[in-house]
Amino acid sequence: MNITIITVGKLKEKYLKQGIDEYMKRMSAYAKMEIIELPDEKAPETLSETEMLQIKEKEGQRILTKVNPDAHVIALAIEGKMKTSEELADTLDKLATYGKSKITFIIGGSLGLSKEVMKRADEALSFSKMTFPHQLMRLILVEQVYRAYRINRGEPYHK
Ligand SMILES: C[S@@+](CC[C@H](N)C(=O)[O-])C[C@H]1O[C@@H](n2cnc3c(N)ncnc32)[C@H](O)[C@@H]1O
Repeated sequence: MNITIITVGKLKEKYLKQGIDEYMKRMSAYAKMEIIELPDEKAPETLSETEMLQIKEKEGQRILTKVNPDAHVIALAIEGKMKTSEELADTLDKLATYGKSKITFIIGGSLGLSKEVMKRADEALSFSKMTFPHQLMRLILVEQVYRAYRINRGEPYHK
């Protein structure tokens, strides 16, 4: 299975980079995983609704150019569906069973994801009602995908 994570905005924090690298290394035993990091739109502190929409749309267009037409797309969104780790594992397992070999997760920038990206998404996944910074979200996602693979293989994992 090929897992792609598309993200908007730079990963700046060294401690997060180290954590992500560690899980990417562990994931290599199970699936091919790549991260596509796209630049965010520069934005002033205060923005009008229209300006916010324009920025999200620009970032969204950039995201959509990187989405493979055959990919099953999972957009990360606070208002998406919450799942347990076992349910996420089951989703990935079923997709593999149905022959979906490309899974793309999308993490938005500081303003979130555009309507067009949400329309392209096959599902929206929420990690809670809380807002996480996109850099931290990346680490949480790679750990949960790794956990999902361990669950599906019946391998031990710290509860
Ligand atoms: C800083 S957040 C954006 C917050 C923005 N106000 C919004 O409502 O989407 C950056 C990205 O991280 C992801 N994210 C943050 N918290 C999340 C959560 N609890 N569940 C799922 N995704 C989350 C989303 O992809 C979001 O676009």
